[in-house]
Amino acid sequence: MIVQVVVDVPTGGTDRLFDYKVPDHLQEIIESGMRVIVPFGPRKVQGFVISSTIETDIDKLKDIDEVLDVTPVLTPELLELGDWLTTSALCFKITAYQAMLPAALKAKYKKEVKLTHKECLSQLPFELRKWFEHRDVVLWEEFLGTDDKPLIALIKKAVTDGFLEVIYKVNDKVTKKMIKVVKPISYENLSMQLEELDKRAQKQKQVIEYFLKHPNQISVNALIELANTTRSTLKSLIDKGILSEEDVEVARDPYANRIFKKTVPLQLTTNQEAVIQPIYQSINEGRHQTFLIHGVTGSGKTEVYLQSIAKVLEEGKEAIVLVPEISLTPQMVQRFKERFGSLVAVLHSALSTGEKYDEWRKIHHGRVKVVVGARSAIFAPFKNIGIIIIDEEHEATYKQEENPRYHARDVAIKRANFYKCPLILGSATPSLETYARSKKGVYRLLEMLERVNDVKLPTVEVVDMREELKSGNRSMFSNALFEKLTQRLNRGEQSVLFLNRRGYSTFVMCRDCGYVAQCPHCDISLTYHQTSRSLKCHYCGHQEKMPQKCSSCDSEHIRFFGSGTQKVEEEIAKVLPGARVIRMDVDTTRKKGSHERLLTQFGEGKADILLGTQMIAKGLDFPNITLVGVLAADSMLHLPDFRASERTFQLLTQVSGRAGRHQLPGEVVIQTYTPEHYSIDFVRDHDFISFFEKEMGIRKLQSYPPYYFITVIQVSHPEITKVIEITDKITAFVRRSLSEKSIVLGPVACSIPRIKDRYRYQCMIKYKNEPTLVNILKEVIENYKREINQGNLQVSIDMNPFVLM
Ligand SMILES: Nc1ncnc2c1ncn2[C@@H]1O[C@H](COP(=O)(O)OP(=O)(O)OP(=O)(O)O)[C@@H](O)[C@H]1O
Ligand SMILES: [Zn+2]
Ligand SMILES: [Zn+2]
Repeated sequence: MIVQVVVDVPTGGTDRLFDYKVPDHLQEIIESGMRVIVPFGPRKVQGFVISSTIETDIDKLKDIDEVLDVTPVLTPELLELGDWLTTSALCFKITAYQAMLPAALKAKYKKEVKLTHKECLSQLPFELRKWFEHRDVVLWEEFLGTDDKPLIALIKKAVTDGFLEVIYKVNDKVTKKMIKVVKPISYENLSMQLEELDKRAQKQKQVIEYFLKHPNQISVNALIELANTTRSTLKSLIDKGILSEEDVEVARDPYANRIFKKTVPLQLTTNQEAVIQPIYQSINEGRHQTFLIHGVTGSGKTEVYLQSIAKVLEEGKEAIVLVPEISLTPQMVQRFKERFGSLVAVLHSALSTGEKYDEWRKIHHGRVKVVVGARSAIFAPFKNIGIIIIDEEHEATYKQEENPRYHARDVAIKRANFYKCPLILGSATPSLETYARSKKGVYRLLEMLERVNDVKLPTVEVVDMREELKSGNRSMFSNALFEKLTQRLNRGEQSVLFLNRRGYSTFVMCRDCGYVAQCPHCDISLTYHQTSRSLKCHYCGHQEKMPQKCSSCDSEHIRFFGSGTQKVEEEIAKVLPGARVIRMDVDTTRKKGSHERLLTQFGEGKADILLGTQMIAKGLDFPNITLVGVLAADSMLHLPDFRASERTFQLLTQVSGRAGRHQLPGEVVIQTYTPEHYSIDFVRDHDFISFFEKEMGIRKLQSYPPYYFITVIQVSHPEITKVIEITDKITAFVRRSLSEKSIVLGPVACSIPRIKDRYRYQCMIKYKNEPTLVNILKEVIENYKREINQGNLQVSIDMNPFVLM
């Protein structure tokens, strides 16, 4: 037997199938979709078996070295999907397949063969039984060490029968997660020890008082937060023999120790009922259809998702739910876990390699039926998908900005088509592309334009900050916002303050000469980080000390500017001294679990104001939030991206949607320097349709999506003359090769013209119908293959760019 293998050597020349011979002892085992080790030139590399044949026209074939799997990791459907990805996302085959698998399967990890259950021992064939007589786990290598090759075939059979399991030992440091916990050495002595402490040791007393109220061990980090204390205080108490500290292991399943209260399906509202019927119908008829649920914030979309999934599970099928990384909040996950319990796997980037692998394995083995996850969960290896749901379908995170540059929506359509099942796109602010398609009837539009239970959408007030300044208010809060915040504090209601960080980070500027600290390797300003008092480049990681003097004019008046969340927090402390604030941004949520902890605290009413960036814009559903304040609505409006207005409208609508979702009515204050801009103006009336029409007019005028498709070719090189020369040639070639109806722009410098000392130029193609485009682009890559492989030149092609930089 001969198999065709895609090898893990991602270069142009190797992006094809290679033939290998299958040695006798592997003939019975090998299947398409398995990973193998094959000799490739002088090396041994990993590869995927794609297909098999009996004939070949090559006379001297090398043997497959080893099989890495006993059951395929890629199903025939996924193999085909990968093939499709290589053209639709213009990537190498190996890159496509690897994108579908958890990282644990990419590297070579040790494998173990494990007895599924003690009682399975007697079921094993004699040859295998002796291996497991005295232990449950045998290293794969031990089997390979014997000459007894047929063993592997026996293992494979036992795995198929469910008696054995093959598991990868992922040796990442986080496999076993350890945390430090502290507890009093003796609870009985605590009160006495409190008495004995020096009067001045207030901080230490506070900790002991905490333990008197909560007599349990607690993680050091949580204690520092909850008892408002420091590491050094704890250390003193440990040194005095009052507390003890130890390392304990925490479970790898982030939700393992949580008990989820089972929820039952809610009685659907008339609107929800009207929306779910066509979905049920598509499920019943086993017919693929893409639906767009355009549902305002709080209209009950999630309940529609849950009941659609329930229906699919009844049919014995599986469900994939995609949510944007940022809103993969504990609250969101909880709603699925509460309804479907342990049938749910969760996949997101915050999991360690080991945890991701664990979740993937549950899906692969069919132990779960629902996966809730970020973008890459779209590749979940289910074999009988009954529904795919993409929540907040307009979110840019569904587009992967590195190879393979796929959009999860396109992959979803492809898979839903294969499984003949419905795909549901949901959003309060659908992307222009999707809404346009639903208006043309390509997708079926389902509307939920009112909130559940007659709850009203919040009233929105837009405040012109220029006027505020004119009238002498120099604070970052307008009078209106300040007044409403005070009101909330008096009434004991909660507020959300939103600060868009993108395009609005803190930079360092000289007040005398206007010099802005720049990264020496990238054409972008450095960002100030308070905690380390340093300047950092977000593109290349370059870091330097906060300068004392301006490097341009020597002035000492060099300060950081821009209003980061920390600065807002300080301002609140000044003007609303009584307010309790929880700040949520990249700095306060870096540690795992802190996101969840902060939200829980806010939900329990432990703070009056939740202050944060993008990560608080969506998904939050807290009854006591009655005010949302947007501090600087325009910060995203002026980014050099044709989707800037659309993003602004979407984001403002989403944050506004956090207010007044239950009994109490909500209010929103949007502060801006451009109140007349339509993307801010239409938020006032929650008027998506008018926004859509206005924005479509502009896109048409400028030949942008959804009227045109765009493809961007970006070229980078350490020498600027080279970059310009090559981009120029590419642009000319593309222009020559395409029809006259297409628009080819360039060469122009990218909006960040230099990153990591590489100059960047681009060519943009706008087109409606160019069947040969993929081939033309492949030719471009082929032409420069040699220079690309040598490493100086990079050419990246994005056939549907989402973030233009
Ligand atoms: N049929 C129903 N009966 C009673 N309450 C409901 C029903 N459907 C949804 N709700 C409640 O209404 C609130 C809003 O619903 P949900 O969060 O599902 O809306 P959503 O459209 O997903 O919102 P968003 O897009 O803003 O996240 C929730 O508190 C939910 O529990
Ligand atoms: Zn200066
Ligand atoms: Zn840099």
